[in-house]
Amino acid sequence: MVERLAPDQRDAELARLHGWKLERNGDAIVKTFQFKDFSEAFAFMTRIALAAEKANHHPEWSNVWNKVTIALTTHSAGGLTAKDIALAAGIEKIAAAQDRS
Ligand SMILES: C[C@H](O)[C@H](O)[C@H]1CNC2=NC(N)=NC(=O)C2=N1
Repeated sequence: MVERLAPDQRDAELARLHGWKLERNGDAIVKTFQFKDFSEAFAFMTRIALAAEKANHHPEWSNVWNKVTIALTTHSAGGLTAKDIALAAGIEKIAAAQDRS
């Protein structure tokens, strides 16, 4: 079982991610991504879904037209773990490959 990150570890990891904010008393990280249109937003979600399924680690998310809001937390650990950091890094790579304008 994967362990929650200690607060100092968590803050160090967070400093290397762009735009992710701590929420839920430090137990989740959240970011909203904006795209050109719905098609780009949904393509982004599809790519994340495939990566999430492969890693067996899944986002909490919502979509409103060209925006996707994502929260990452590890349910089994009741907080933030290395799995969330890894998924956030993967999401950043996927986002960089899409049309945000
Ligand atoms: C049974 C299955 O492996 C678990 O429910 C996995 C699936 N995806 C998951 N995703 C997240 N974010 N946290 C979990 O604890 C988790 N657990």
